[in-house]
Amino acid sequence: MAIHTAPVPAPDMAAREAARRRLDQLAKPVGSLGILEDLAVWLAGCQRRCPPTVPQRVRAVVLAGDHGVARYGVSAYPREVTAAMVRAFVDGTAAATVLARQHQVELQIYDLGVDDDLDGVPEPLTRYKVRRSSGPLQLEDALTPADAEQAYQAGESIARELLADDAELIIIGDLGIGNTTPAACLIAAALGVGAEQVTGSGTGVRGAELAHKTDVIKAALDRVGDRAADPWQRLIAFGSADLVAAVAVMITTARAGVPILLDGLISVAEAITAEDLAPGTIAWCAAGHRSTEPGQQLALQKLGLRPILDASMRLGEGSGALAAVPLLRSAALLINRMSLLSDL
Ligand SMILES: O=C(O)c1ccc[n+]([C@@H]2O[C@H](COP(=O)([O-])O)[C@@H](O)[C@H]2O)c1
Ligand SMILES: Cc1cc2nc[nH]c2cc1C
Repeated sequence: MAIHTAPVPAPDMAAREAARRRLDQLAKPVGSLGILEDLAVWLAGCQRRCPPTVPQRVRAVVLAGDHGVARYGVSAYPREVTAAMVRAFVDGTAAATVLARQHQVELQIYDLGVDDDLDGVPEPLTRYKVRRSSGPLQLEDALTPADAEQAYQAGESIARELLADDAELIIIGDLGIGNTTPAACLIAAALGVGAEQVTGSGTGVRGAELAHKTDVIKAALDRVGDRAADPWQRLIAFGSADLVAAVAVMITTARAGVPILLDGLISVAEAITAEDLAPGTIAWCAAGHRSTEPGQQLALQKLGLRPILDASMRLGEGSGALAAVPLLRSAALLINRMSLLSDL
């Protein structure tokens, strides 16, 4: 297996410290810009310069796929919505495409595993397709090892395209009915917690349906057992082509020294898995928002990531990260343009 999982080099400590010192000298009370100060420090470390430049070339990539478990009553919506939403992305009417246009972010969607041939959509979109849907994770491994490898390589290729285009900040969005179930499993396995702590309502399952979803996640965790201690086995057992590809995009991007803005449950599940595969990846990530999903909140807490927005969003698509882009750019602008208190 040719996965490059050596540790990822850390961002530049000296640039981080210089940014912290500069922020403390600006014309404001120390610490008064809150999380914007943390973001300026993070960007300085990632860019290896103080002050950091304002990220102009922000690129979002949305990875779409279907999930075998979606046939087992874990979502409030039918799986056909995934393919329909891919078409909305092509039309530019999905929430993420609207936000990306507003914030000058270039967005590309790829089908890694949608359960539809997507006839008529532009070719580049299906270029990296691995298969139609993953297997039902509570009954069998969601992917074959060969499919997982192919998906990982697809993610590396997608990252290389973004990096060749001089991306300064990357957002990885997700799309796929049922995907909050594998994401919850990945987080539970990474943190060693039970199904009850990571199961959320996803697209809106409540009451008995939510209890059923918890049981499905528990069954999946029980089926895989100790094998879930290994992050690559976790991806084969619970993942999907789109989730594996996203992990590869994160690791490849971090290794290239380009920062990543995380989104909701799925994005954070991918990041925590990426960190286990290639330690150090998380240092290149900031949290765009706090999703309403309990698994996402728990994982952010464990990773020590403080989300930029807390807006009760639970859409996915990269939407929470896209909504946070103006604040991240503001953080970089402030550390560049504010006067020093001593100069007043
Ligand atoms: O990002 C999140 O935190 C998030 C929370 C709930 C739902 N979603 C989105 O909704 C879909 C999965 O929800 P579900 O209920 O079908 O598992 C998928 O397309 C995700 O992008 C995303
Ligand atoms: C309509 C719809 C749009 C979505 N976008 C991401 N997940 C979604 C789930 C649904 C149901």
